[in-house]
Amino acid sequence: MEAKVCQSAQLPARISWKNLARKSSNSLHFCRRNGERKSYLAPSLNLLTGKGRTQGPMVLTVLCSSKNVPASVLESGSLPSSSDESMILHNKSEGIEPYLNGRCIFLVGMMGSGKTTVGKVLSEGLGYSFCDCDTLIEQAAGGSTVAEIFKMYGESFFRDSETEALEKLSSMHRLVVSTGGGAVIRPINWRYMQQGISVWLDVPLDALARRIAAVGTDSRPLLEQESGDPYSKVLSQVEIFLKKKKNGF
Ligand SMILES: Nc1ncnc2c1ncn2[C@@H]1O[C@H](COP(=O)(O)OP(=O)(O)O)[C@@H](O)[C@H]1O
Ligand SMILES: O=C(O)C1=C[C@@H](OP(=O)(O)O)[C@@H](O)[C@H](O)C1
Repeated sequence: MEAKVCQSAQLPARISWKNLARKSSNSLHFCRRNGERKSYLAPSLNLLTGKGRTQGPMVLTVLCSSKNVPASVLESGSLPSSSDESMILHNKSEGIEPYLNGRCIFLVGMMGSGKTTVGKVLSEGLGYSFCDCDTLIEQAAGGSTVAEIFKMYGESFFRDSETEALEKLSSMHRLVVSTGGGAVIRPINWRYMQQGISVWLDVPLDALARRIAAVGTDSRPLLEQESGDPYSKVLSQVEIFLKKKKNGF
């Protein structure tokens, strides 16, 4: 099963079986073809389920608008032109649900790749609950924000809490989990995420920078708030993180 949605501003992104690469038993990522690199503004979501594998790949590809669509609009599904994407994602998720056997979906990807936005739409389509791993960590820390946790306790405390949260989530069912952008770094986190199906939202750097610059860096403490053009600042910082994390995906 393959679904493609291409807005006029985008080239078709055909994800074929040979573009899919297996990271581990339950994890998938795909490689963008070079020619599409510039206009391919993702997210593109591919699911290969156990059942689908015996019948050939099950691919769900949803391309979203090249504009920075506010989360509220994507979630509401009320954008008439560009985002019928959320409706298509919703509808296609319904088709995939029977193949999942209740397994959780862990969305991984860089900050700003759309894990939260896409996760909410996907969970509705699947009839799953949605869980934001960062929110779970904040609750465990008594309501402090991610930024406050970094400031008060440091990054390694945050990473330990993230691992604990993923451990808890790994024993659950029928959840779409939006992980933090750094969750892919620790191998132990992959062990937990392998209890479900992990899906990488692979979004080009310039789109990440554009999205993050548009919403600001308040909730992303790893990005230093420097003065100057927000897009360029975010772009250079996110590029460094992407290099560090690339092997994680
Ligand atoms: N597919 C998309 N197309 C355009 N903008 C998007 C898309 N997905 C998310 N966004 C926007 O990008 C920003 C970051 O999205 P978010 O879901 O918070 O990412 P993450 O959870 O991966 O950090 C939000 O402002 C959101 O509205
Ligand atoms: O990339 C990272 O290391 C992080 C990404 C953030 O999540 P998002 O990916 O939801 O922004 C959050 O977990 C924390 O600031 C660390």
